[in-house]
Amino acid sequence: MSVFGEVPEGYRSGFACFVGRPNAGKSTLTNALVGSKVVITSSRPQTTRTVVRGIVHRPDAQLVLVDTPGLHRPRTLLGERLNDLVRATWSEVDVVCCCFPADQEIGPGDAFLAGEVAKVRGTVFVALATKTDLVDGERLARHLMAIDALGRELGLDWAEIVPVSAVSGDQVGLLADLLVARMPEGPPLYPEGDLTDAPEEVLVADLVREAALEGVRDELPHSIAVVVEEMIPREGRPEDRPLLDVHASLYVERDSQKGIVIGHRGSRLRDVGSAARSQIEALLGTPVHLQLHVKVAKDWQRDPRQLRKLGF
Ligand SMILES: Nc1nc2c(ncn2[C@@H]2O[C@H](COP(=O)(O)OP(=O)(O)OP(=O)(O)O)[C@@H](O)[C@H]2O)c(=O)[nH]1
Repeated sequence: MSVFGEVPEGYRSGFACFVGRPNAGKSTLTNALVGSKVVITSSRPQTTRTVVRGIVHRPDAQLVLVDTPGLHRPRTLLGERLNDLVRATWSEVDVVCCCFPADQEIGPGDAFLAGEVAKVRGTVFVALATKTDLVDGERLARHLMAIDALGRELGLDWAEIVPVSAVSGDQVGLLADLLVARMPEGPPLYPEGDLTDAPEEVLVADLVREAALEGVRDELPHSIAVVVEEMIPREGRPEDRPLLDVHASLYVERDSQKGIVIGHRGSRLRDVGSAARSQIEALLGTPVHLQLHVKVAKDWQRDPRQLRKLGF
């Protein structure tokens, strides 16, 4: 008996993570496996800055998915810290899944990442051909062969090579089965019902950041950070009509960026607020009053003190 009650015979539990260049489809696949929106996706690369776990609960297994930021050649302190975080994660999980989007040729970026992965010992490596809905069978076949060849070249012994589409759902179930089969036997690691162990503040901050990036991708590539200052239930509300007050700060790096985020007479910030609010309400299942403040934190990506304050 564990704290979770009787564990069925042969129950498996463990960790897997997705590795791949930005936009490879890692977050979307995590969502597809978990079946709920817990990881933030965006058509903008490198939005996943925090390690967020999605948890797949099954009668026979529990699969904890760790979604790491993309590894890249570090130019800032933030970049270096992220890379350390990524490497540490790889060595701690049971399976590392390398994602190679099927609609793109395997390039130097993929080879760099796979080369870094190949240095990790004692972990099972699975290759995924993601976004298969975007290509025909012939192109997919060539892609699978290229993945196989890359593995040979780097001495990476792929335990499986799995084509999958998070958008059409094709092979998502099979992927879950294959990953579960690679997990060690053991009791559940998290209580049932948990979809992620990221604190609610982190998820809420991610939703606000996603909304704030929408439409200003070209002007503000990676310059917005969000901190949730407080989340408190409004006092004096009837029990059947609760309201959660959420105060969040949006940090930009320069005054000029502040104007972009706020927009003409605050029109843009209002749109960001209402988009984020409905997402937060869906996530938390309660009506929300969202207050956003835009602040300037000069060069926060390069300043250790600011980075700590912003949660990095
Ligand atoms: N057609 C199609 N598009 C996909 C699929 N999976 C992801 N995408 C799209 O590809 C883009 C990137 O997906 P993400 O899941 O955010 O990619 P990621 O690898 O997590 O990206 P980073 O967080 O930047 O590292 C998004 O616009 C997704 O909608 C898929 O299976 N099929």
